[in-house]
Amino acid sequence: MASPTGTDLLIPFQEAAIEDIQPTYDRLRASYRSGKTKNIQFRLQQLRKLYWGLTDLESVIFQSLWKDLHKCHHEAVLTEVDWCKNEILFFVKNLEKFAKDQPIDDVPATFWAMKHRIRSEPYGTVLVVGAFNYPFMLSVLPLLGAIAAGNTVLVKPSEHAPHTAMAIKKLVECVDPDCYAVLNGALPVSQAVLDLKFDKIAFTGSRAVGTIVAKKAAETLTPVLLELGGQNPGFVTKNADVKLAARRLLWGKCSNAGQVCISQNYVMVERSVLNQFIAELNTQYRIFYPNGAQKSPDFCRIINRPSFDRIKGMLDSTGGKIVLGGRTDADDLYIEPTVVLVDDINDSMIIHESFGPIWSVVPYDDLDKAIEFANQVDSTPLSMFAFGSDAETKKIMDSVSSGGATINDSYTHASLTVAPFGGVGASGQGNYHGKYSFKAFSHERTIAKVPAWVDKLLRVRYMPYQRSDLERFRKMQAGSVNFDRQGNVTRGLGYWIALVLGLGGSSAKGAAVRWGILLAVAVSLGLKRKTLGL
Ligand SMILES: NC(=O)C1=CN([C@@H]2O[C@H](COP(=O)(O)OP(=O)(O)OC[C@H]3O[C@@H](n4cnc5c(N)ncnc54)[C@H](O)[C@@H]3O)[C@@H](O)[C@H]2O)C=CC1
Ligand SMILES: CC1=C(/C=C/C(C)=C/C=C/C(C)=C/C=C/C=C(C)/C=C/C=C(C)/C=C/C=C(\C)C(=O)O)C(C)(C)CCC1
Repeated sequence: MASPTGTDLLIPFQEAAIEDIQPTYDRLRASYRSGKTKNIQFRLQQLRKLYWGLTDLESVIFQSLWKDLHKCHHEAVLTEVDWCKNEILFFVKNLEKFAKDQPIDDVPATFWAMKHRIRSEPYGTVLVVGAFNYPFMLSVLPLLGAIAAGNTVLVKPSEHAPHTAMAIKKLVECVDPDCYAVLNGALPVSQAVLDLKFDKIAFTGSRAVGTIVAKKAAETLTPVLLELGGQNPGFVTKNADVKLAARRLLWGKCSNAGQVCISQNYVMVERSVLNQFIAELNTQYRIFYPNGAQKSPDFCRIINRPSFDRIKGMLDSTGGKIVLGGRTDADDLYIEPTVVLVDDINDSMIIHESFGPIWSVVPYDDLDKAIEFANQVDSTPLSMFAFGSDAETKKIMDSVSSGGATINDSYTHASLTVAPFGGVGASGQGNYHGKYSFKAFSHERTIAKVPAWVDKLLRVRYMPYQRSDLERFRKMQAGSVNFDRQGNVTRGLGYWIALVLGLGGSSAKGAAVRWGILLAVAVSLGLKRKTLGL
């Protein structure tokens, strides 16, 4: 479908008045205290309304994304609008199940009567702060999780995508205004909002601002979900399918013009396949964009001039050699998909997060050294990509940490929307998406209900303490110890009995299968003997 080049539906950006912030917050707080959002049917109704609100606003959202980022209809559908619609449908289908009290595993027999269970309760009033690159999805997905979990929610979308920010404001008008609100604005609004006390903050953005948010949250011991960035590495060994690696990694940096927190910042390529890899990148580029990326309707623009200057600055200061692309056009905020051959760990292309369509290729001869390089650049990136043999990709996975990782592709691990998404260390804390969003915005409250009659069993806890009670209780509680002082597993009589009864293995499932087979063989042998008249 053609991209929505029209502008008739765009909503002009309107900054929230600072004096409106406190009353908005007070309204959300009061609604939470009223208990309204604790009702599951209320939450479901809000989510269903959002589905239709979103459907009705699709054209506004598409035009806004085009205007803000030159984001084409195809990418807007896949990575913004449909993602959110599917998340709503997922919650509509599963919310009642998620919200039910959950049993606790492995409760000792002594506690069976006390009915322990886990109740997922909303935190209260939640703040969601979004980034500019997927300006719709990154503000709306956390909003959906927070609504599903029963919170009241204040959303502060990125002001750098102003039209999309206004589309989100319009969208949220279709749900209860006492429970959910959007405040748009730049730094003064962000700061005024952060001065308020929330019960959880979900922040997506840079490490620098994430640190400010985390510090501010720490002042009031507010829990945070931090979705930050990082310098994500890729690895291509000589045993990789080099053509496939080039195609997939190039895609990762062309989609959304590489303004993707989980795309690669640099790729370590084994020297013997370096030339082939670079040649394949050039071939694939011509296939993706036969007339060049600037003429393609599928290629995004850089969000704004400061970002353009920052990315171009990385290219201007590199000591490396451009092996793909390199053209820029400030008036059009266009940066061509560009690959730079680099061998210095202190190069501008390595030390900064590119967050654009530029990345570097670093040749290596020894995989151990490549792994060391990656760990030195960023020991906890948001994502990582490994192309090579099974043994090589295992070694890379075992030696380089990351929020998520994909073997043999670009960021496919994050395209599965029911999987947890989040960083590790400096790339973030906590995770969300699908069921994990519900968990991210819920407090897991352990509840016990203790019948009067168990007081007899509880005798051990009451004064005056009696040694005999304590000894009986210790015996009842005691688990079996199957290890010695050196930490080695010991095999007692129980183990050998289980092994014999389990027909050579101690797992109950395996034993059941083996007994089943044995019985089937015995029965069929019996039938055979009968047929033969023996
Ligand atoms: N882990 C993830 O899911 C994602 C991480 N990112 C990371 O975000 C960065 C790019 O996004 P940007 O929008 O430029 O990030 P940013 O950190 O500049 O802004 C993010 C949000 O924080 C607000 N903000 C800015 N300064 C603030 C302050 N002093 N106090 C309170 N709020 C403030 C902005 O208005 C915006 O809504 C990259 O580093 C990228 O890796 C981007 C998208 C997803
Ligand atoms: C349909 C049939 C089959 C199966 C087909 C399959 C498995 C297709 C899979 C398609 C995929 C994985 C498409 C993925 C597209 C992803 C896109 C466009 C972009 C994702 C962007 C993301 C995740 C960005 C996130 C960015 C973030 C969080 C950020 O920076 O802020 C069979 C099985 C072959 C059978 C026939 C039918």
